[in-house]
Amino acid sequence: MEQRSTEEDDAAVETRGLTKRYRGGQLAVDALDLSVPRGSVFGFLGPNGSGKTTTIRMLMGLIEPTSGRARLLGEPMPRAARSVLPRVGALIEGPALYPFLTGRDNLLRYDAADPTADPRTRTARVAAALDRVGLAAAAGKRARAYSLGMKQRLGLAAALLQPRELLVLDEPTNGLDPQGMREIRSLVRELAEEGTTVFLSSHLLDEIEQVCTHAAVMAQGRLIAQGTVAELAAGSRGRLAITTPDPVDAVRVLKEHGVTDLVILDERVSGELPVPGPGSSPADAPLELADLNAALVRAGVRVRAFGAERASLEDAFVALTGEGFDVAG
Ligand SMILES: Nc1ncnc2c1ncn2[C@@H]1O[C@H](COP(=O)(O)OP(=O)(O)OP(=O)(O)O)[C@@H](O)[C@H]1O
Repeated sequence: MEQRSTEEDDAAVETRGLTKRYRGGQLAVDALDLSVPRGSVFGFLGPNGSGKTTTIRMLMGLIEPTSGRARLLGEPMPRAARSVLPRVGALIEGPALYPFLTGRDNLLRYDAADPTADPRTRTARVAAALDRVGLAAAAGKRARAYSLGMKQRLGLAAALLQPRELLVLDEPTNGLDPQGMREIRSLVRELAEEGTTVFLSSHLLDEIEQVCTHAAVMAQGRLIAQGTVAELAAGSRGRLAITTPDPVDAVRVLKEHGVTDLVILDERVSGELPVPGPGSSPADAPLELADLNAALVRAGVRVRAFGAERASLEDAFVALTGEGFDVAG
């Protein structure tokens, strides 16, 4: 369809069947179809070892895919690397720094290595980048004295020396304290407001929920789901919890109405709500709960408390992968 191909051209990152099998035989990325809309803050989510870094390295042309293809800003990678990469800022697996140089001198060197960077405005550009990532005060320190978080910031400053259409950040808040994490998140939001597409990998679900508009979930090299963060969370079932002196009857009635994974703990019964069927509107959800409550009452189950927890991205992830988030892939 014509509209589909326009969407693909518009994507900031698009992969089809992207696959990487390492020499040892490890299938790190398995037929990945990723579509990152321009202007989005796209969270690339998955436990350690799920293939995120391998994917990013293929996107940036650092390693060759075994099969499949990848496009960055509409251009094929790695073929168009020379023309595309100047429009892309990246922070991958910790920045390469000269430890004996100061933060500022590191950035001056980065900038000098860029043939398109005007030397006359170099000092101002470096000062602005340092300021942007909150490193202005520490700019005169040698990089070897930087904490992991400060090194991350310096890497980010290097990625921000030039205006970028796309930023690719591999675990950008790794090693940062909570305050540093907040600062990087607000920087990401700011960049997105200016129109930069941000693709960031993370194993932190709440981080993705806080900054991302879209997300993809990886597990064991495979893409399990992608969409807007709201869609992903809505696709998961919330959990229902009721308090009743008749837990056994309650379980029977709830089971009949499609509630699964029922657990009785004294007078508390909890279970997974059924996923709303295709075509049902979000407005159906409260109705369904009211129906469930009515069914319990009709069956003579005395209900003291009745409530459903809002589904979060974490629920979605657990439902999708059947495992907790910090389990290795
Ligand atoms: N150079 C390599 N050679 C062989 N296997 C590799 C190589 N790099 C990664 N792998 C394997 O490929 C799989 C995916 O690793 P990858 O680093 O892409 O995952 P990840 O999701 O980025 O995890 P992490 O967050 O731990 O970096 C893992 O099983 C890993 O052991």
